[in-house]
Amino acid sequence: MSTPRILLDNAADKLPSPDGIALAIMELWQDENTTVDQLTQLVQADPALSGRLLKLANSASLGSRPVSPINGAIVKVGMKTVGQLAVAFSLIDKEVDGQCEAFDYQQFWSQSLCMALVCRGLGRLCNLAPPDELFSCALMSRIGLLALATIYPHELSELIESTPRDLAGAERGRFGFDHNEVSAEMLADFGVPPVLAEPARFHERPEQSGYAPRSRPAQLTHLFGLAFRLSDSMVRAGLEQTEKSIETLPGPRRLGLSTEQVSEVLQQSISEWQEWSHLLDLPSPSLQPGAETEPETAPTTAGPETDDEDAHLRVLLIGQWGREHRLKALLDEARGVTAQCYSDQKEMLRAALQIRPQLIILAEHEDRETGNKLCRLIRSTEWGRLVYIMAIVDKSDCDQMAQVFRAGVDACIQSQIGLPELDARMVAVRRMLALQNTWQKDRAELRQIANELALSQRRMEVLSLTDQLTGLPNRRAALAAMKQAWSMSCRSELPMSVIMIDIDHFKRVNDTFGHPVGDRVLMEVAKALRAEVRESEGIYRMGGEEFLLLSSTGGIKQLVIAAERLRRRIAALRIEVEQELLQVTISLGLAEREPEHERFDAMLVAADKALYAAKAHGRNCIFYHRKQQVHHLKVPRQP
Ligand SMILES: Nc1nc2c(ncn2[C@@H]2O[C@H](COP(=O)(O)OP(=O)(O)OP(=O)(O)O)[C@@H](O)[C@H]2O)c(=O)[nH]1
Repeated sequence: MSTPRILLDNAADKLPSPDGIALAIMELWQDENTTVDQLTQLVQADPALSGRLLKLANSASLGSRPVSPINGAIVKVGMKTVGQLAVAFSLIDKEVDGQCEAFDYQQFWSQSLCMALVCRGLGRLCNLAPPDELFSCALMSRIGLLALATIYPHELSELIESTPRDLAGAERGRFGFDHNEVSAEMLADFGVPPVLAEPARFHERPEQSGYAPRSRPAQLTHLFGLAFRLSDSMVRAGLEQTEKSIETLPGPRRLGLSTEQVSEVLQQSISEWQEWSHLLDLPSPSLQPGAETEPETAPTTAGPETDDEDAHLRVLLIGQWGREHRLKALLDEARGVTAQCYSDQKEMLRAALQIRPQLIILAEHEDRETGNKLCRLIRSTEWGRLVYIMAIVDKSDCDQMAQVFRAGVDACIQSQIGLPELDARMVAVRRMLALQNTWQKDRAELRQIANELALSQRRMEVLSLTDQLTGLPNRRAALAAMKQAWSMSCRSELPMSVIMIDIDHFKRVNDTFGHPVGDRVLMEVAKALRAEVRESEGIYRMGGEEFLLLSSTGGIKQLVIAAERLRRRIAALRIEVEQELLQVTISLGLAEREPEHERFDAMLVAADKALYAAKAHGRNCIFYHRKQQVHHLKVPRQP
């Protein structure tokens, strides 16, 4: 079952990239034929990214001559890094002060970065994929968590507070999917090849991936898993503890790496991690043992949105300084206005990102086209789409007026404007902003309704796959899981097997004690079976008093012990009924995928035959089917 499409769309939609710039850059970045000019064009539409990109290009780590043009910076930093930066920055910009209260955005990004750097470092030793690709996939491999924090802020907050240790499990219970599934599907949506997107699904528990042990997907999953464990430990416990824990992690052994090699990668990643954290305005990771990363308060200079006509207006005034003194003085006098003035466009854009102005006034430029260009640039960004823009023009010049309106200006004023008119115009601005605000709230509400609908649809899907009496996944779910496991097993040539389990003489329970007691027995047996299965196995109620265990990674040989464990567990179960202790037994039939089985149904028929043989043999025993024959499994019985 995959994450509902609308949730992926809504999450991607809300990923804070100015006018989808991050995704557009990623698209370009994946195309080999992309030129620096194409990328430059996109980057330049995002002032924050441009500024930060330049900062990186000119930082000490890249050395040599400083660059100033964006295209020079892109050449210096490398097109791939620009793509990575675009995604990382754009996600941070808006999410840093998101609404999911229990979700630590700062720590999330700090850990994602650390994971990306460690993954790239380890990747250089393992040679599993180009290190830069490993970097960006690891950076985004927990993006599903950010998406859930964005689309279900309140629900996720509750889950983080109530079940911090098994968040994914709690999410599955609440939403029907977990953040790891969402991450993998979002990565696939971004166009990341499956071999690099799928590790996101299993990086928290690589042993559950079901991939053939030495296959490339399994190795990649272990690589992401190790990078995750190390980065998680780094943000929570610091370097010293993390280094000590390397020996206890299974990842290095699975990847053929020594403790020393992993430790070296960790050391190398740390200085880069600190540098990047600085660049991204994240709190500098602490290297002290046991020290948790202190979240810094996000710079939220923007005030609440204008709701009423008296609310305070944040105004930016841009022009060739000196000539606008009069206007600035008037704005200072106007009611409820805070105006800041800039003569430098870059400075103004930087300030705009910080304070999110509601009104921008463009002064007269000697060269009118410069003002128009600036207006078009503002309109091309996410925040700039909704800003109210006024231009100071000579109203007798009709051509000029037409040009400024075409560039995206909302209203024109004369340089000789007086206070009464300015005040009155502010009323109009406030009215427009209030309308916009209502519209945005309505949109957010609609989006929320769509998310809720998708969730309830998902819950219905989950219900349709769940047995109501026992809470186990039902026959439909079993068939779907078997189909999936079957194709994976055929591809990987790994064995897969099933156990058919049937309660013995169950009819007698019903006949003697009544149906409600029969139901209780079914529930108790289901509970005991569920408690016995491993994480890599699934247990299903197929109907009536019949259950199925599916192992997608092991054959009969591996299942024999599990089968005997289940048999004993149920035989030892005592269910209190009318002051009596009721005891039941089960019969079990095993089968595995064999070359003559064309489909998984054939394997099920084989398991059924084995079960039938177990019943015929006297029940409370195990039979298996192999090479068209049934065999009694003789396990030394315990009393
Ligand atoms: N209480 C209860 N009984 C059920 C449910 N579903 C099926 N049954 C009963 O399960 C019993 C199955 O009986 P049989 O198929 O004859 O099998 P059995 O008595 O277990 O005998 P063997 O399988 O041969 O050991 C029937 O009496 C069904 O009515 C259920 O959800 N609740």
